[in-house]
Amino acid sequence: MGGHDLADIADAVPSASAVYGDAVVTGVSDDSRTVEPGDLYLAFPGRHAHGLDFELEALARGAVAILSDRPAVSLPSVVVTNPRSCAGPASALVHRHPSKGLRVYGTTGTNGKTSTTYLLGAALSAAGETVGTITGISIAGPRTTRPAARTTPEAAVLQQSLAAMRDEGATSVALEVSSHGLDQGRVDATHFAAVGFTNLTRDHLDYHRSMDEYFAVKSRLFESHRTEVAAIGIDGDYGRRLASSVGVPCWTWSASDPGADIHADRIRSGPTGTSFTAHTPDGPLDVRLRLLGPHQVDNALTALAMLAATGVELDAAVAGFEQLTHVPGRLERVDDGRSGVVALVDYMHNTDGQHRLLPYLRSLSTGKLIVVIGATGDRDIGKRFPLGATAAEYADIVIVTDESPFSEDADTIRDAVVDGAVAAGSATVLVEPDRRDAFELAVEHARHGDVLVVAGRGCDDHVVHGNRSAPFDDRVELRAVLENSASTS
Ligand SMILES: CC(=O)N[C@H]1[C@@H](OP(=O)(O)OP(=O)(O)OC[C@H]2O[C@@H](n3ccc(=O)[nH]c3=O)[C@H](O)[C@@H]2O)O[C@H](CO)[C@@H](O)[C@@H]1O[C@H](C)C(=O)N[C@@H](C)C(=O)N[C@H](CCC(=O)O)C(=O)O
Ligand SMILES: Nc1ncnc2c1ncn2[C@@H]1O[C@H](COP(=O)(O)OP(=O)(O)OP(=O)(O)O)[C@@H](O)[C@H]1O
Repeated sequence: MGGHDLADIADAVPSASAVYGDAVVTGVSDDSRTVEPGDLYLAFPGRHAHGLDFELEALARGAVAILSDRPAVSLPSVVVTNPRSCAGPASALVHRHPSKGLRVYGTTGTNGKTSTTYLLGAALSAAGETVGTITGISIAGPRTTRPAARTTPEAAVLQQSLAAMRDEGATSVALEVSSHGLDQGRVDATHFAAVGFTNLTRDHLDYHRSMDEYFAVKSRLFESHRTEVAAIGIDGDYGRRLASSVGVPCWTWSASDPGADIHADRIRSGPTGTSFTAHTPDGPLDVRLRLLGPHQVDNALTALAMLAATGVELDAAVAGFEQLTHVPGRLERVDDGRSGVVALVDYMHNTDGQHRLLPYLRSLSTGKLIVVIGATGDRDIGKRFPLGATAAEYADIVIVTDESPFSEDADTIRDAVVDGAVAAGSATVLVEPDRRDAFELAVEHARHGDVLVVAGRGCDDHVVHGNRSAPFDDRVELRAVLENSASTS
């Protein structure tokens, strides 16, 4: 790849005040630990450190220049007022603006981003596109896939990933856009063909100071300088507000309101999938999903509206939806169907998800509903009590266990969830801090006809206690407990 002069980069970013020295830049990194030879190292002021603290490591790994809010000591530098706001433009320039050669579909919302992104990927493939997907699970190009470190990658990683996908022949990319990503400018300088909004409910109030601020950050994705069209769900107040203020052509969707551009009826949600009729301007479409739960109707409608807005053939899109067997860790069944217990792993980690999914799971049960639940450390403390209470509102048995406490005290987190579950007053509440033992307890209580769901971590494959990270995949562990129980009974 030909390089870019530091001066050209300074011209392309906002608020550059000075350039010291020159260099030819061939890549970008915002983390000294991942710098490669020829990189521009973006040194951000952070909550815990300043990127310039790691200048020598970046130099040792081959950085040729630094962009920061002060000059570097040992490398040519671009000095800017706000380094984070430069990450997107600088990275896009160095990687030759990959989003302009791709149709990028960005989905945001509190819940359903990953599922919608998977649905978009399946639909676009069926419509003949060569597709990449970028989610909190993986960065998956047409030829190469790697695990994701974030829901939305840092700008340097995003632009490099988009460029790699373009070079692998991708024509479309479906991308999950978090509010953290928007707030930190990770998708700046990404040109979207379409953006979609699933819903907005309480979450992440450890990061955003209020729901209004959270909404304002999400709304940034819908600005006319970022996208050509928008698709917005109008079943909630925030969606209606967004749809009425957006400055680009907008397709609305609703799971019930015939006034939306696309709406659904005849929704059926059973043990093997979900079906509905989508009413579009081109006529009705019968949609069959193998994904479980009525909430997937909302996600499919978000995808459908984005696809309709960009002229994708909807019959092909719907055929693509049907090809998708599951989204990893999202109401993923882990039982083999033989024990008569339906066992699933899900990523519900807020009460909106619980209110949507638990009644459905209840409807699948001819016996009890057993919910294994916990809460993550270093995240929105105010969610814990309601998570416990809502689980107990729907379940017969709630087993409270630990997730990843990170730097927090596991007992404190667990106690808050237990307090909520007990306060609901309707379910049997059991406490088992060890996650594997909690799964055993759940399986011991499960009888033919019961539904058992392990909620909260989805397909995360590690748990983190303090500085200790250990492999733990709920799907693998629950499956092992079920198999062990079947072989000993
Ligand atoms: C709260 C938050 O979002 N923090 C982000 C923020 O961290 P920070 O300001 O604390 O950074 P810092 O640790 O002080 O370090 C300052 C700078 O030094 C750099 N550094 C640091 C150490 C080192 O050895 N070398 C090095 O270069 C860092 O890359 C950083 O640029 O800037 C860092 C990169 O610049 C991000 O990696 C970091 O994300 C952290 C890890 C994180 O956990 N973020 C989560 C909350 C997040 O973004 N989540 C959303 C999904 C939410 C959801 O929907 O569930 C996501 O999109 O993933
Ligand atoms: N449309 C929806 N409405 C309410 N809850 C949903 C919806 N879609 C998914 N969920 C719940 O949210 C969980 C996460 O789903 P998904 O990963 O698709 O969303 P997400 O927005 O990407 O979440 P995250 O950012 O936390 O990964 C699911 O396991 C399910 O419990």
